[in-house]
Amino acid sequence: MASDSDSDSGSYVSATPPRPSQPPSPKPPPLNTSVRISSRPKPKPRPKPESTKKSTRNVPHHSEQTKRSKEKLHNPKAQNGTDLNPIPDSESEAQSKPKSDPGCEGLFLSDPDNISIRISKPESSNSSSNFSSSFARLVKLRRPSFDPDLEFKADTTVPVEAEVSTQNQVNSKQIKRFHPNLIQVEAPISKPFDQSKRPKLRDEGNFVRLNINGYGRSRKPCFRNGKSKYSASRGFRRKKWSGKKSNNGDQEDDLLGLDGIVEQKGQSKLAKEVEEAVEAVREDLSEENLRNLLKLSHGFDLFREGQLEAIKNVIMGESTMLVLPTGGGKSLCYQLPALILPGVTLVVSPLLALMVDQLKKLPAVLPGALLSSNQTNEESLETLERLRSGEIKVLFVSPERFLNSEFLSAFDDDLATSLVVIDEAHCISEWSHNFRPSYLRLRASLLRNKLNVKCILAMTATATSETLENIMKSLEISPNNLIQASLIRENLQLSVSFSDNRLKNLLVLLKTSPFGDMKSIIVYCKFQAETDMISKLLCDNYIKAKSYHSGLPAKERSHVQELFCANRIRVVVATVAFGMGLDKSDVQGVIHYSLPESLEEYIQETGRAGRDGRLSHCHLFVDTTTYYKIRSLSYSDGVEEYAISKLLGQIFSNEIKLTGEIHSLIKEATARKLDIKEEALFTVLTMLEIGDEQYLQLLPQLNATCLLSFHKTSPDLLADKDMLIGSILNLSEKKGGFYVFDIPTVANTLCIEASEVLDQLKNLKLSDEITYELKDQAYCFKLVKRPDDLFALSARLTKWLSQVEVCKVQKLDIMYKVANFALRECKQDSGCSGSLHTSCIQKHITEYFLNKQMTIGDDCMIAGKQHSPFLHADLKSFLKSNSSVKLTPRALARIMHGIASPAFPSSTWSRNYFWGRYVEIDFQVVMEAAKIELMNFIKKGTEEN
Ligand SMILES: Nc1ncnc2c1ncn2[C@@H]1O[C@H](COP(=O)(O)OP(=O)(O)OP(=O)(O)O)[C@@H](O)[C@H]1O
Repeated sequence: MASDSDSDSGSYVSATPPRPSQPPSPKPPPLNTSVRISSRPKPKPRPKPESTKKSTRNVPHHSEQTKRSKEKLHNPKAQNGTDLNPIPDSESEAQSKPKSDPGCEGLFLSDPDNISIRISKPESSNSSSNFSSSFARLVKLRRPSFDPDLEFKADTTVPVEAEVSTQNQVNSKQIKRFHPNLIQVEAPISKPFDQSKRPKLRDEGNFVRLNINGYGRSRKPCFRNGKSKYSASRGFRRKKWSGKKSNNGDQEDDLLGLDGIVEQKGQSKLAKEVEEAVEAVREDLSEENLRNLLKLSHGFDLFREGQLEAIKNVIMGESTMLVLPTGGGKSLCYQLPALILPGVTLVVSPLLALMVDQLKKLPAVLPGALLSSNQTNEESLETLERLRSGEIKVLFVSPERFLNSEFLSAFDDDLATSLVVIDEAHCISEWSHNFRPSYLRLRASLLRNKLNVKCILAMTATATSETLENIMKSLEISPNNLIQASLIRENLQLSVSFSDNRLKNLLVLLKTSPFGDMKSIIVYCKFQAETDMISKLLCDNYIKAKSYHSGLPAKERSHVQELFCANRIRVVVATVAFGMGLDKSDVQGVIHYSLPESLEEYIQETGRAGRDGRLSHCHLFVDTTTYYKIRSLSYSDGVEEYAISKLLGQIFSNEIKLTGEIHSLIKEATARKLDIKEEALFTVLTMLEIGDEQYLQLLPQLNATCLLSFHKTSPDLLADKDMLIGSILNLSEKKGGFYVFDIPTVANTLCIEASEVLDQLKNLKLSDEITYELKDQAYCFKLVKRPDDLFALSARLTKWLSQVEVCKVQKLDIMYKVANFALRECKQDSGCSGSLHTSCIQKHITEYFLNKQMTIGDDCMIAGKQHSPFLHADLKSFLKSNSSVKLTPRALARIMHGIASPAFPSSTWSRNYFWGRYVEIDFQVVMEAAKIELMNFIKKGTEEN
């Protein structure tokens, strides 16, 4: 279902391998740490915008039940991009009837004012001399008799970065590239502002300041040997204010130009003052000195809750776990130490967009850069060189970068790393809501061994005590160094309503108070197609809206974000992909059109409202259909033991030697063959590297297959001069005019790294000898050890993966339970009234995150149904008509639930009559029934034969 739901951040596998020492229980023992929780000051009331419509009605809840719209507004097929097929008639009928639950009565949204709603048909969203340098050295080293330098010459290389080599590598000579660290001056700003009234280096709050960190500045090193040397020429690279409109006629760009006038004199004076303030802090780590530095570097007067403590801890070299709410000011907690500490600060971030945002937000006195997989090797090497020279103080990297040997070797010599920051640290824990396998490798041992770093700062906005315990154990953070502020901001008003017609109810909500008066709202949906359809509907109803999801081109996404930040659109209808790194302080409302997958997600997304501390509103629509659909999708990452065994058999096959050779697993083909999602494959590989015992060493991913053709010199003549070509000719197959070969195999034959083969190919291409195309993205590894008992290992991995799956389902169930409690059980006696349930929701969130016994009974739960009279008959019928298809119980249950998988894509299988018919029956129940029917089917088949 990856195509339905958004994959930017939300859908990183939930499946992961086992940490034997960690009980998988979703309710672990309470964390024995000193947790500091404090509450925040009460919110300031938000002044009413003049332009907005006044309404005296207290929406969105009315005692009368919504009349069912005659039109079918809610089309599940259109909504999620795939079928959400009807369940068998009897069940479907039962579902579609409005519940006669007294607790829900009165919570339906109605349209008493008869607000006209325009609904158009939803559109489905288909939406040379040195070319041989390293290679020659290697070859000479390994084959002293052969000197490629003398044999032939080629042009200067721009080697392909091995971390992620893309298909159809482009000739860097032909295409003008911008260095990814070069941040273009293009963000619009909403309204004119008085530049002189604002401290020069202050963060803009709403608008990302354009800080060309390290670029456009003097190339003089600014930090060397722990001493900061601010150069007068180091300033912002900005447009000069000309008073004229920019080319695109956008006034805001010109305002940006105004912002860009930085007087060199002022900069130099400020740099000197900052330098003095830094020295003062180094001498005496007092609050006064830190506050003075804060004012000079960031323009802020006071530290926020948790910041001072975290900053002091880090400067003193104490690894720290910091939990601050979204918008709580976590970035400052590494920015200030980075100014003070002598060495480099490395920030690990899960998304490129987030890295770019964070880089932009560094204060001008703090030079930074980022490394990303879409940089060329030359660009990455240049950045690493600047890092070594002391020109860069803060470097942003992805967790995948830790697989790259060139990156790690940059830290081999005397490059001092003072601090490693793990942003979104919950991604480390498999029990978190957003686990990422590449984060699993980030352990204290790796960071200490490879980077020689002593201090680690882990930061997150949402983590349960179990997740925190997990992170702190991995990063070896003392329980005394947990700094945690309150999770939910006091200025958020939380409301819930049941809805069986969310489209209509959403329109009513957006047109009536308090949402009707707001100029900036985010509507969160589960599926990409939903966002496009809803934003169109809103526009049809005169509400300025745009959709945002990871399926949109990056340029369009950043345009939507810019428009929203500039208050030029009122509503962004988005998937989970929207919000990370968004620093818009005046978002007044967040509406959950779909149930969030966990309380963590709920907190993170509601936390995007009211970052300015003003009263803000968050509304949650609850509907059972969406709950069942999301619950069903939670099972999409699961893996069968049979598939894990086959995978291990392939990895540890006898053909694979323990001699340090490079091996590859082609992602797509392996995923399809074993019916395992690519992320789950990577999770298993990661666990084989960092689990109880190290069985393999992961290498950077690459495109393993090369299709090569010769142009100038004949293949045989070139092979005489070039041993690489000689090997390629020996190891390739001729197909359609191409020499097709496997890069790791060629690298193994020549005893070199795969990245060196790619570099060499690139050089030959530059000298017009060859052209080539790369394909088949693959995970690469070297075998370290063979497991003694493959069966036991696959059983352990499978068990652990299923525990992670269960944990994910439980998180959704808890979210649903909390919402349902508000709708059905809340006595409305502690501040809750009508649809407003701030008090009871906050109480349950606190219980959940502190791992206290939750004060909600199971009555509030409508878990998947446990029985259907037609299930077995339908399974039999499906098996009969698909007797030639190889099926496992899980694959069969997925089809019945309408969950796509690599071997059973929805493009083929959604046309099947049974696809998604049992989405409301608990997945485990369907899987058990599938097991029985498969056994019966096989038995019957053998009897007949
Ligand atoms: N002490 C402070 N005083 C005033 N503003 C501050 C302070 N610290 C941070 N801010 C501002 O608060 C905003 C949010 O900060 P930041 O982006 O670091 O939050 P965050 O905790 O990383 O949020 P998220 O979890 O959403 O990424 C920024 O505009 C920042 O400039």
